[in-house]
Amino acid sequence: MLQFKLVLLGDSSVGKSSIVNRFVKDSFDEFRESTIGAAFLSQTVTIKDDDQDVTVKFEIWDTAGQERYKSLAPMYYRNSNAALVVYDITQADSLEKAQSWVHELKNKVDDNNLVIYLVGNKVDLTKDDEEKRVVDRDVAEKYAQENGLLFNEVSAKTGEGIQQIFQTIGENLYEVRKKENTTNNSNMANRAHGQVDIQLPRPSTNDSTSCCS
Ligand SMILES: Nc1nc2c(ncn2[C@@H]2O[C@H](COP(=O)(O)OP(=O)(O)OP(=O)(O)O)[C@@H](O)[C@H]2O)c(=O)[nH]1
Repeated sequence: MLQFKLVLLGDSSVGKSSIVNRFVKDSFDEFRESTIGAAFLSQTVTIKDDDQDVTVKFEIWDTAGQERYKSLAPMYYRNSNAALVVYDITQADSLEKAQSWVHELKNKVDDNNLVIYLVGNKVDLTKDDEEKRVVDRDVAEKYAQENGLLFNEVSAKTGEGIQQIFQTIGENLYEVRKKENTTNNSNMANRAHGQVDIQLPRPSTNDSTSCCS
């Protein structure tokens, strides 16, 4: 099993906890309390490599979006393999906030392989009433493309697109690990002038399910 650390960032009430709750517990709560500090959850996805099933475990840090917790965020995004940067397609300010998180991640996280996924949530609200939409999909998608981000619009309420986010991130991170391993092993092989087995790295043994605030 491969293990990756994933962090959620974004303005308060854009639906970060609801996205995690949909992915981990397949449920939705209309009246969610705002997160205090951060919450930790974990969940797996299964990806295919040829005929082989590979289990990818996500250790998920769901951060609090309220301004007063902003200074805690680096603790959670440091050493992350992936970040979900969430905005609400019915709140214009929330895209600007998401863009400032993307900027911060790019400046502060050293890992060039960090996978950043820009997520426009609450797409269900626009299904019957397109007027509720204030963030144009094309604008957000263009921004994502220009900045090398994955992008989709989803709904934590209906579940639309939620599993796909984590599946895609899992596949991306698996490919990165595989490449890193092949490179490491071929370096070793060059040094030893011999043959080496290609193995995926062992997952860390840290299996905590505790929560912090
Ligand atoms: N209609 C709709 N409402 C949503 C959706 N996702 C979340 N909500 C609602 O939006 C509100 C805020 O959701 P949260 O998941 O608590 O938002 P958050 O980003 O975690 O907020 P903080 O913890 O303050 O950072 C709640 O009332 C949710 O029920 C969605 O996809 N559609």
